[in-house]
Amino acid sequence: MSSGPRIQPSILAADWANIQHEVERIHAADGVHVDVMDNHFVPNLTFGPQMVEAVQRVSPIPLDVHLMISDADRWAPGYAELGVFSVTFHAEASLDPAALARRIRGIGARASLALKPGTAVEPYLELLPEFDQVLVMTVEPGFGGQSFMADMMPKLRALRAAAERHGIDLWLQVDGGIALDTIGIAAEAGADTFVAGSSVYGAADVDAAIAGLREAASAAHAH
Ligand SMILES: O=C(CO)[C@@H](O)[C@H](O)COP(=O)(O)O
Repeated sequence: MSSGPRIQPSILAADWANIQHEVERIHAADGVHVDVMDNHFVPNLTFGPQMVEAVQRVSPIPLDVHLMISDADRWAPGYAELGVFSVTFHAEASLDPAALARRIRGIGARASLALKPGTAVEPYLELLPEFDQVLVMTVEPGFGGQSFMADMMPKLRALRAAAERHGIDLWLQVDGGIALDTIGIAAEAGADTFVAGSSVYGAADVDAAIAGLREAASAAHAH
């Protein structure tokens, strides 16, 4: 994946009857974001490891798996074992987030911690060296097509400052309501990795949508 702003379309907004075509047509993206929901941690249900394995088999770009599930300690290592690029679990879903991150890294995937809008960032700042990425949710997890929550930006700033303090290359990912009019706000606050569902798969030209998002994020970084 590139070191500039990274764009990861979310297949939650894709046509699931044609999933191979849907991952192949976003070849200009840096990765594909795969939302796993269990109708327990969030009030929606998507799919599990079998489907992720199938997507992994046909995808020309790396898989960024976002687990919106309870009991991540039990399930997350199995997703890492599929050979995906990155596994994200929510802070509340693990009894020991640092230990789970070490297991995920030990298997060979990047370890990523997700923070819901109501989850404070402060308790996790000292754990950051255990992680490769933090996902700051800019909507309540569970559904695509919601409005971007600009009031999450202080979390990104706190994470960016803490990563610099630790001297680590921590990717800061945002997810929810990312579109041409919001991506710059998140980039200015320190995000470098952007999940976009409806603004990519809902576009008439997905390549142009991905390029536009990348350009808008780069322009904001330059300020
Ligand atoms: O994790 C989620 C929703 O819980 C996201 O990945 C959504 O799929 C983003 O969709 P848009 O807000 O970009 O439409």
